[in-house]
Amino acid sequence: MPAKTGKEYLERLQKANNNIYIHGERVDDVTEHPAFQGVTKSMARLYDLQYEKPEKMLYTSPTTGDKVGMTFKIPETIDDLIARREVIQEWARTSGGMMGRAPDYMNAEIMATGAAADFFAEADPMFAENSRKYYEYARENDLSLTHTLIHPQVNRAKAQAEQKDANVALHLVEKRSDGIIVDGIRLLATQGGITDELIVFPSTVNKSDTKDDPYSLAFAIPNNTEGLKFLSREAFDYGKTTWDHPLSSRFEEGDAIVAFDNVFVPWERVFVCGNASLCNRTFKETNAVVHMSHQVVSKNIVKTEFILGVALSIMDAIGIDQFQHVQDKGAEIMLVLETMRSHMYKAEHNAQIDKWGMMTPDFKALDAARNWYPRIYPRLVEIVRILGASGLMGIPTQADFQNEEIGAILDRGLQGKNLNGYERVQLFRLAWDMTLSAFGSRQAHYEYYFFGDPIRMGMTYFDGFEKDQYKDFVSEFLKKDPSSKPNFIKA
Ligand SMILES: Cc1cc2nc3c(=O)[nH]c(=O)nc-3n(C[C@H](O)[C@H](O)[C@H](O)COP(=O)(O)OP(=O)(O)OC[C@H]3O[C@@H](n4cnc5c(N)ncnc54)[C@H](O)[C@@H]3O)c2cc1C
Repeated sequence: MPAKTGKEYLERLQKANNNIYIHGERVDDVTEHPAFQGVTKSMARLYDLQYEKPEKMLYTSPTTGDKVGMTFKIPETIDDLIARREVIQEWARTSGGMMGRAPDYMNAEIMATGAAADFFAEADPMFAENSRKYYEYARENDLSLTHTLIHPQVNRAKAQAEQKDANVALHLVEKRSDGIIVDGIRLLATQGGITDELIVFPSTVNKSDTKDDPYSLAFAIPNNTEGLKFLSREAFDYGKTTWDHPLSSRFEEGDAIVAFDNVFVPWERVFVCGNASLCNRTFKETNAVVHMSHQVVSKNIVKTEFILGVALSIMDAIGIDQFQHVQDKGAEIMLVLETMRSHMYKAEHNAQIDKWGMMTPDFKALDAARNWYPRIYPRLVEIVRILGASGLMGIPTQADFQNEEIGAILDRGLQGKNLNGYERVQLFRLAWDMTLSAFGSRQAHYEYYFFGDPIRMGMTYFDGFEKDQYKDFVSEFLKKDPSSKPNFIKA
């Protein structure tokens, strides 16, 4: 089947009728529900874009000859990596990088674990076959996916098996001849319920030992599987116009707790079954983390371009661009942008074929970028806030401008250096939705926790960094000190 259109994406969701709950009610039609209609339209727009720019967005399937999504393509050359990035960035531009779960993110994960399917054979050759076939199935059906990786926050000081109720977290209940039964809770699925299927994978950061084998699972199921429920948090799309809430009205993806009530997973959909050691190594050894990082850094370059554009537009709008500290803040964002671009350049141009046959970017460059962005993103938000000042609160709605009594007063009173009041408030509403609204605050939280807890990511980074050469550098320098040693030090 060729890559899907936006219409097909929406029709599949209607037909699937996934079990999603929000604001205390079950959602009838996710494509019409006020909490999800904005984001599902935006997702549909991404799928339509595949047919507006087919040379860029699609490629020919090696098995069926159909035109399928480019971000499913297993890269074999550096040009393939660049082509993947160009699609990622094309999609990211539609939201200014404000949609974390555009389809390319999960496509990268499934592409890499499919290409590295032999990794899963360590426990049983069947699992390798499952992973390979699932990748092909996802590619040929242009599946939209989300994933859930984290156990509930009951007591982080204990392993899952040692929790006071050891059955809260998703765990293996039974192995049957035709599949497995799983039960419990997983966190936190962004776009939970508004995709075709759900991937359950291990955490990219947290490691478990063998006592947590029953919690150590990797599998994929359709979102309308019996016993599966998505319990979505309160929506930050308040049903306002795109003018009033330019981002939250379109790109509010939702985050859902995922509840499994004795869910059956057929063997052909299982990749890891009760094996903490394999789960601990899945992302690293398959190189899925590298390809996911390539997607994330590509997206975050676009996001930084968008933030820079907003900051520069604010400077122009209220005539602050000649002030030294304002220029310095603009420069800070520019430095982030150029640094991220340099990481990407190094990652792509130092790419090498890995042991699975995939052209794989230089992880050193991407790892540094993915560890750094969560730390720097709050500063980007702060800069927009500092530049916007009261302008981020003096933001009447479109309805206020349309009111005959007050519209003209607002248009005159809120004019900028180069914009009328209506235009200036439209820009400042975008800046507010990017930084201060519920949607904007979530963006900061999302970026911080995106790849896992940045503190533990930092610890892993520190552990893995080759340190001896730097210590040797210093000790050599000290050894060469030309001054004479005190007598009590033996030569
Ligand atoms: C907006 C948003 C969207 C998300 N979307 C998804 C998604 O789509 N799919 C998905 O799977 N996950 C998603 N997540 C979850 C994300 O992966 C986690 O937030 C992240 O891995 C951190 O885990 P946690 O939230 O359970 O924090 P915890 O592990 O509970 O940490 C809480 C605090 O305790 C500290 N802490 C806990 N344990 C330790 C330890 N052992 N050592 C040191 N410090 C510790 C942490 O540093 C942190 O400050 C999302 C999260 C957010 C905020």
